[in-house]
Amino acid sequence: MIHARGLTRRFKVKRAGVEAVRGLDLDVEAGQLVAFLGPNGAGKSTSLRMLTSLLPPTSGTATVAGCDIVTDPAGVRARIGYVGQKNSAGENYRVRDELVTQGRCYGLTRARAHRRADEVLGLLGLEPLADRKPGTLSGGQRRRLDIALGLVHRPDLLFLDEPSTGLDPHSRAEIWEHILRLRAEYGTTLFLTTHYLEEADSMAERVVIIDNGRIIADGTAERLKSDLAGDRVTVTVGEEPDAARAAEVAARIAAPGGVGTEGTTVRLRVARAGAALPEYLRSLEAIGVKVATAETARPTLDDVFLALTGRSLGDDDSHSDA
Ligand SMILES: Nc1ncnc2c1ncn2[C@@H]1O[C@H](COP(=O)(O)OP(=O)(O)OP(=O)(O)O)[C@@H](O)[C@H]1O
Repeated sequence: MIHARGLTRRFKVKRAGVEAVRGLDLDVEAGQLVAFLGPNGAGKSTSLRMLTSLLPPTSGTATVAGCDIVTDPAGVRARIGYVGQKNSAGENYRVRDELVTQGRCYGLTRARAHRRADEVLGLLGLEPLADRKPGTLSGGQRRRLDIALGLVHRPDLLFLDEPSTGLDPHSRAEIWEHILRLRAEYGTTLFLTTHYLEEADSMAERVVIIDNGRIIADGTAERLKSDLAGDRVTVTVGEEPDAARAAEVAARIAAPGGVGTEGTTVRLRVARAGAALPEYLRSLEAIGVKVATAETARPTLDDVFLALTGRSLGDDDSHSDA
């Protein structure tokens, strides 16, 4: 559904050049749900804009839904839906009319545009709001309308740029319910960016992480976490000198560079906490270090990013709940 090779985009800012996307290689098969993650400025939107044919690449090639993004942008646009970060509906017409107008823009006949408007209203649970004006909708309802607008022409592939950002947890869950339904019932391929790492982790079957314009990780969330981050073990000991001794022991069982201490707390990254913790506790007991508390945690996608870059995706304000 998406095949990109060496996709690159440079921008000129004053005299300097910014390489926003550097040699993106990507293959997405039909029916996949892919979450595209990365810190602010990583190149997500620029990639999306190139793949949706809104921005020409500086170099590289891509076909999207079978059409070349450079030589057949109209073909791409007819076959994909794109839901950007900003609201797409106007304020003057009612919800159903907005959808009909959108369908007409895509070349549907009047009758077909009406039929499709009713179908997407049903699909996104918007029927009770069909006669309201977009300006009177809540944030979550408005976002569902944006998605409905992206679906009127029945695309096989839908790009969503941060579909749940800024919504309350209930509305976010609702948006996801509809996204997952779309995929289950229609097999729509979904390619979305999100700042909410736990959403990407639990909902997407594939996670692609971009940093500084390059893809640095690509796989299932489980795979990335176990291959790249490992479990976390946190142990607190009675006194600070014991923490230093506990850290020395930890260095023997942890992943390279995977030990940190802070006061009386020692943190380790290990492949499997279930096996590593009992061994660690036995070793500490053998050298007379008294352990006050011991906890284990599965890694997050942020741990994956941290392991790969030494930075946290959460360092960025806009990723506050990541
Ligand atoms: N039109 C432009 N002119 C100049 N530089 C640009 C332009 N668009 C993007 N950039 C730069 O390209 C880089 C990538 O930006 P992009 O918007 O693709 O990142 P992003 O990952 O989508 O970030 P965010 O999460 O903040 O939306 C940034 O350094 C940005 O400043």
